Amino acid sequence: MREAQTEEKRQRKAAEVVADRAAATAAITTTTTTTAAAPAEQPKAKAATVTPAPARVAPSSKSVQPLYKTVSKPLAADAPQVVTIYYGSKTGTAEGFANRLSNALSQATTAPVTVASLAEYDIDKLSAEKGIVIFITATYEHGSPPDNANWFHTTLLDAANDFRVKKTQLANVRYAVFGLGNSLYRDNFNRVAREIDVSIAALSGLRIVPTALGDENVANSKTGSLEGDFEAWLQEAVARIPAALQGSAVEAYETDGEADSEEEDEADDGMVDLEDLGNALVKGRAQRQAQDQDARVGKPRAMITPALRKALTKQGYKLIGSHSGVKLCRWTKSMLRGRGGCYKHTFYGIASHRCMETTPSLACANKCVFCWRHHTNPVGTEWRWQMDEPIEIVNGAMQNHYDMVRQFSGAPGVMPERMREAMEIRHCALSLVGEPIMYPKINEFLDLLHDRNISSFLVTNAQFPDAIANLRPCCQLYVSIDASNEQSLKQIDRPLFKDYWPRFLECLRELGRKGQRTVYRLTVVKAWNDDEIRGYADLVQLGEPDFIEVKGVTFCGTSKASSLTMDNVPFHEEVVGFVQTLVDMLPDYELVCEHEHSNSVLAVHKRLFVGGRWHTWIDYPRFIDLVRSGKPFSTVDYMAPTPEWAILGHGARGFDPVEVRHRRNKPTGSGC
Ligand SMILES: Cc1cc2nc3c(=O)[nH]c(=O)nc-3n(C[C@H](O)[C@H](O)[C@H](O)COP(=O)(O)O)c2cc1C
Ligand code: SF4
Repeated sequence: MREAQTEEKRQRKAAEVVADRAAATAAITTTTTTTAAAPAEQPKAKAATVTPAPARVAPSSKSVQPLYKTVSKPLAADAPQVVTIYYGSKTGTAEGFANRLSNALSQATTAPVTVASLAEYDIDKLSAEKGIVIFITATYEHGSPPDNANWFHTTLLDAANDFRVKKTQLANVRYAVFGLGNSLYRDNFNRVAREIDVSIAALSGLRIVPTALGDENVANSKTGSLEGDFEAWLQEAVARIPAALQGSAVEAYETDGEADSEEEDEADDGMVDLEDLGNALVKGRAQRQAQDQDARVGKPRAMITPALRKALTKQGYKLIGSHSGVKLCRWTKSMLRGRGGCYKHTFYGIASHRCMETTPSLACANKCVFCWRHHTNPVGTEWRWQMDEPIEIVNGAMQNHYDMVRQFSGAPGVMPERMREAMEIRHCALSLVGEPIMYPKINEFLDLLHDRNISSFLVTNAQFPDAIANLRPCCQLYVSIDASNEQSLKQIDRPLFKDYWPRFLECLRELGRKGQRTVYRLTVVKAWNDDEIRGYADLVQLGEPDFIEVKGVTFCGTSKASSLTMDNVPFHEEVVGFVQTLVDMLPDYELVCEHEHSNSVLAVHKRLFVGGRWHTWIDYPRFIDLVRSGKPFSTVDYMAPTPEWAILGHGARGFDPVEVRHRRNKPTGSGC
């Protein structure tokens, strides 16, 4: 009880931090214009005005407080006196503004001033900047950047949200931002400029001119026009930039929220919330009030609380409704650029660039130690939240997925042909985070996917045997097998159910009763579960899956919730050795495929060795036909031959030879 109260208090505090921070950032938007919420209030303002002067909404009490503080920070000794103005533009307005600023600055200072498109720019180039950098950018559909700013925007936001990137990465950068937008787009008003601004600040960049958001909605624009807003900001920039170039110190302008960030960071894992900074202005307080009201009248709560929204968004999730999420997988991006697919491409022939990774339930009944979501997901043993309709989730997930793919289209190396294909999703991996079969309408959800010719790969944590029994055919059904005995399962999965072990075993038995493709997914955590091979072999005999997928655990940085270290990550050869020992105990299985790139190995039941060939791949159209037929069918009815390059022992080591491999310094997750 006491624990619950403390948790509730902690969550309330976290929610307040989000709201306050959002309000601080709201200050940016009100510096030169009104807020995104303004259009809703327009009619009232207009009704009170006799002459049709541009209606403007009075700033909130927050926005009239000092918005930026001046802080002095010494310049690096080698800081060159140059200014580069980058523009993100589709129809030329931002480019025109950039040229105007360049002319004005050239008259105000002797420093060289250059204007450049953002097209070739990215976070690495920004990190290397020593002079002053200015960003003038528009925002487009659904808050997306213009094409030429796409790559920069993506790499910057990725870096700001990646806990592996140092928060001081841009400490040498002196910058300023002007946004072009239209407040009629409400939440998405100047979204790109806002995100660029807070992302650079989050990585310790020094803002040398207060950020301004120009508004082409004359009713809200502070000066009455976008041009006027820019002109006002230009004057301020021209007044401040020469001093910033010459002095031994610069005057940086920080929002109140940023100035307080050290304290907040401690309470908040040092992460900066970008999405909320943009959105909560309009939504935060209203959402909490609505939830309080719901609680009072006994309505179930939304699974995604404001604090959870914040945490998930900063991990790159797009949230749908009140309990679902979608994310663009790194392998989807990789395959769009011809740089290789995930291990499911190698093992089962999925086209990674046409794959959507999503979940209809962010909640789960475990708190696994290697959960790479850092334990931000809600937990529960049964559905006790509000419930969204499957059609809303499927449509929302697809829409968000397509938006993310479109946003990625500006990345260097994206292949036009792959891009075209990606705009028709063919696979859905229901394995993002949480437990998809907790969602009471999972069967309808699967039907909707299959109706759209999308195959389904569903992963469950083996705690809901009834849900497995009731599940209609899906293309491939997985259970995660994280340990081979009761004690280790408790330590590794930290299940909520007291009877977690009987539930786990019953799930495996249920899996054995399914007709379609089934998979055990094992994650090898060195020194934790890699010495339990006999136990795993016994579990295999219980469910007799078609496949046993084994991958080495991926280390995703330290987290308060997990004691996993790099020492727990096995080498690929160690994973192969583990699976070899396992199949030596299982006469019906053989080690068949590997994807060395992501440290994954596949053992296969001999029923898939037909006509002298392994058939681990899937005939996807056939699967869809079989589902639609409504008749019973089984694994062998929609299997397809495995290509030579995917077979263990081939020199490709599971890397499709039509792709070009790029080695990364960062850890390579195996994917979902
Ligand atoms: C199709 C379309 C979508 C837009 N979407 C947004 C938006 O979501 N948010 C926003 O603030 N402005 C939006 N705008 C307004 C543009 O940002 C604005 O027109 C800007 O001045 C265009 O600059 P550019 O000419 O440099 O491309 C949109 C404009 C168009 C034409
Ligand atoms: S890792 Fe998962 S989500 Fe990503 S492409 Fe492969 S199957 Fe799809």
